[in-house]
Amino acid sequence: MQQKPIISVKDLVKHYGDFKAVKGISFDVYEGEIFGLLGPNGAGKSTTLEIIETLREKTSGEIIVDGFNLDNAPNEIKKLIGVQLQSSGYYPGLNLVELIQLFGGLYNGKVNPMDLLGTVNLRDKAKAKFKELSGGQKQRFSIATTLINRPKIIFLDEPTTGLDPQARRNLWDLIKDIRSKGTTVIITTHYMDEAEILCDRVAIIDSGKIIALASPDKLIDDLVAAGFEKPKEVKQANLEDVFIHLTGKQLREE
Ligand SMILES: Nc1ncnc2c1ncn2[C@@H]1O[C@H](COP(=O)(O)OP(=O)(O)OP(=O)(O)O)[C@@H](O)[C@H]1O
Repeated sequence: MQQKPIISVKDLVKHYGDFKAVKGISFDVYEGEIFGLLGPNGAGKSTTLEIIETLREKTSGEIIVDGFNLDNAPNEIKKLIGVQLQSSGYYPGLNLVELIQLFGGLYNGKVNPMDLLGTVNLRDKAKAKFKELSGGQKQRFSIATTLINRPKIIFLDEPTTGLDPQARRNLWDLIKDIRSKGTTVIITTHYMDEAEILCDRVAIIDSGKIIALASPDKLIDDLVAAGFEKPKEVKQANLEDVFIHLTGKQLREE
């Protein structure tokens, strides 16, 4: 089946003064996929995402999002995408329902806060303030804010950093759930297990260039075909398996 690109990036370049952070990268993101941007610190992942999100100027290159060219239709693109808001924008005096109403107002759209909180399993925290949430709950709320304007595409920058193994698994389920409803997801992560489980395809960026782009399976098969051999694992389980076995997979309302 021919996949339809919903984001098309061509020869994207970003210089910060003399420093070349992004050196001419090209990739497509297909409609309905979970696409991962992987790479070491400073590789240019956030810069690339923020340019697509219309939050940062590019130096050169072309970006098309759902048929709209970033150069002449940034406002159309803004309507199509969901971006995680900085938590500094979460007014401390407001509870989760009030925050969603406030953000909904910014988008001029009707939003049902309880439905949205239900999507991310936070209904029973409706009256809580953001600062009263656990790390996992904060991340789930942050993902809920990306969905307020019913976007076609959401951008998640390191959504599971700092979470415990259960909360991470719970967030993976949430992200898969969001995708199953038709939303395209672009995610950055430093966790390769997460990318392997979640992403349909990944681009690996290093020093501002894409050095690999394929499905995780294909990248692994290619490495093995090239003669790579992993030292044999003698243990049948790892410490994370022990942790999950002992503490359960269920979401904890910490
Ligand atoms: N506003 C800026 N001014 C100057 N240099 C910047 C600016 N923003 C980012 N950079 C530099 O551009 C490079 C790419 O940064 P970017 O944040 O895109 O990397 P990243 O891949 O997202 O890294 P990380 O995994 O650490 O989040 C880095 O060397 C960074 O120092």
